[in-house]
Amino acid sequence: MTRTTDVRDFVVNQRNGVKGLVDTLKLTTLPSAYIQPPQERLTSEKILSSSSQVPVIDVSNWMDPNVAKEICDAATKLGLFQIVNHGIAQEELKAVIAAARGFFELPAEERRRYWRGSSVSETAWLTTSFNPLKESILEWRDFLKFEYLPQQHDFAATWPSVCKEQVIDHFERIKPITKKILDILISNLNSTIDKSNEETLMGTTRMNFNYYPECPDPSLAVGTGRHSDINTLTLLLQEDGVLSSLYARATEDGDEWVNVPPIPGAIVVNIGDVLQILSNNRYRSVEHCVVVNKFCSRVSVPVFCGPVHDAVIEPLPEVLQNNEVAGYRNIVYSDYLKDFFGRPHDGKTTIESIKT
Ligand SMILES: O=C(O)CCC(=O)C(=O)O
Ligand SMILES: [Fe+2]
Repeated sequence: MTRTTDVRDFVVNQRNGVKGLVDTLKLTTLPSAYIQPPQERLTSEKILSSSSQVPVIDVSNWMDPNVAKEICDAATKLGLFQIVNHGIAQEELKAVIAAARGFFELPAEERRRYWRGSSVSETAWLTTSFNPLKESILEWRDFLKFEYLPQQHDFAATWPSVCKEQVIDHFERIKPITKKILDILISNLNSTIDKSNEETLMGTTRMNFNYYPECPDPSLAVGTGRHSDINTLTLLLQEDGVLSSLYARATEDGDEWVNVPPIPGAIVVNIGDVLQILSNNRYRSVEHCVVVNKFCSRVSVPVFCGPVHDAVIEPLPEVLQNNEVAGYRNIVYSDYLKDFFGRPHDGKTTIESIKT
């Protein structure tokens, strides 16, 4: 099975995922279906040597004005920061990561029951890469996505039992932290979270279990390609350890990247496109990507907080008060999603497409 079409067929159509590929074949070279063009590879000369540029913010006292200032500064400059002392115990975070590993360690036929399009669950589905039907080159990743619908009775009834409890617990623990960060960011725009914008800021919550298997040639592959998140705010768990996997674009125009190092007990927070639009560019939706490793697999668990599908996304009236020109045209969020999911990961193409 070396031909590109055979690999694709096995991974995508036969619903084995890249984990299934790695488990089935003893790969010594990277299949051509995964060889990225040079401009998509994160080579060492693009990586800034110091990771000190990713702020680590102690949020033990949310009422401290310095905490608010640090969060708003980080959202303005890099668009990404880490929080520590957020109140979720390290063992609880570890249990979420272990649950994600637990799912991917299930037998292939068990995992396959959740494959997108024929999943046994309406609110959880598994797929590979990002959007395999639209991609000429695949990403070295499988992911299981969960949709959190607490108002719907039994929304989690069909979730895999190996991780169900941990996923529900994590959704519930992350929610108040997301709300606190959003409160700070929105109040800094002289606005407040209220009935008029709540469904835009935090109307939906989803979670991914991302799984990146060990890869025979990481220099030619990507785990997750360059993209900005298209939601409001993402709170992500990385696995503790030595892997330097997640990178953020240091400045908007340059091709320099900073590593986001795993810190035990920390949560990575990044700004998504919706906050960049609502703030009329005061906050930066940061482009990021993930590299893979030859010897170790990796899991990550982002929680995406974002708008309901029919929300209209546009700069907040408070930020346009002094005759400021809106940098974006209005768009219904479902149209925004359609654009993003209609193409491979491609940096910030979607937000750029609605600039005025
Ligand atoms: O795996 C990671 O660290 C990041 C994944 C990511 O960017 C995403 O799922 O949107
Ligand atoms: Fe992301």
